[in-house]
Amino acid sequence: MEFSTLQTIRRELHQIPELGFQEVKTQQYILNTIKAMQTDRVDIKTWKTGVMVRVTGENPRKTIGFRCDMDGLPITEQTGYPFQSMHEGNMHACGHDFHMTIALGALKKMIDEPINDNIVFLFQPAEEGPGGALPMIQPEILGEWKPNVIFALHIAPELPVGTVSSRPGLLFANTSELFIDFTGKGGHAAYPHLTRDMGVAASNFVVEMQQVVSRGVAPLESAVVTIGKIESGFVQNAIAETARLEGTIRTLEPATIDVVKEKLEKLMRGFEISHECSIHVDYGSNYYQVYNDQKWVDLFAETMQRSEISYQEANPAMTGEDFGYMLKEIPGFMFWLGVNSPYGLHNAQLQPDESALEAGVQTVVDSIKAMSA
Ligand SMILES: CC(=O)N[C@@H](CCC[C@H](N)C(=O)O)C(=O)O
Repeated sequence: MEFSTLQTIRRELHQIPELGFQEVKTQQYILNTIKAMQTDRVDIKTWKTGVMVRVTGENPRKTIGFRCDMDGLPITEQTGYPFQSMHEGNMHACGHDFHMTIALGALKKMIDEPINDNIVFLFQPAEEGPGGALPMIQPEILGEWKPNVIFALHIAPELPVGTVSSRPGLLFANTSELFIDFTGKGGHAAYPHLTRDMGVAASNFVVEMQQVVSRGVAPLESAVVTIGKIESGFVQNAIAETARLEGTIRTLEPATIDVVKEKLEKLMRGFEISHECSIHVDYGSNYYQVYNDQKWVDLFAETMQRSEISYQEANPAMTGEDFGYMLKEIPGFMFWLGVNSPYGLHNAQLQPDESALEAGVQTVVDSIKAMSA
């Protein structure tokens, strides 16, 4: 695919960001694009809002999988792009528009330049939540299309274009969403002593919970607890009866998540007594760590060293990815693709450099060919 075609696809996808399992227009866009490339060797299946495409190889001995994610985030875009999101309040702020475009570019190339092995492209919904990877790889969905090896990429705003990065072992953290609901007693702003103010309880909780990591988790283990959203109250002169905190827990070890949850729950019980309220916690979706297979990362690094792309060893990151569930089941790896944006992932001004699209397609195609060799 020409750069201009990749750019058009990216921009058109960028305009229609949809949240997890609502990717209806995105699915249709992907299906239309693939149908325009249709040859006898391509089969397409859909699952919920996802798309699965198999390119049959000329003399297949195995199936190589490439997965990309499809959903956007509930963030109001502030890039000022002329092709800004048309879905008010939603944005492709995690680069999934890039991931899908690169997958489509690589798919076209693999149709035009057949290899011996089968290739399966998985366009997976709901990576940001509630998680599409685990249900998508169930035998009743994938069936005989299950890959023998699988890989995926994620854009890296802090890396220059033309650079990729990965590592054997742990690349991304274990995650759990965190939703905490406080219920007390509301009332007039002038009579606080007659109420149980959940604005105050939740605010204190956000401050106190910082000590769960600093004092509850062993210093050589790593954890993050972040509250990304706080909701409470309706009007300036009434005391809020309820409050809701929404956040996420991240750890490098799967077991540390349970330590953090136990400490948070103890803190909640204490807050119920001291603030005379009830507190309910829901852990939403939980993602397993992204753990890369040494053999496939080594092959990837060697392949990149023979190309114009520069390979760097990555550090583990506290980002999460439900691709971890695919890697738990199927050997493979994930890598970062440099896109050189001054604003990071999940930022309303994320502006990845589109010249990384061609580098992304080339990297995926070279990797598929190397895995098949
Ligand atoms: C790469 C990336 O940014 N992934 C997301 C995954 C979110 C998982 C879940 N909704 C959670 O917040 O725990 C991330 O925020 O790391």
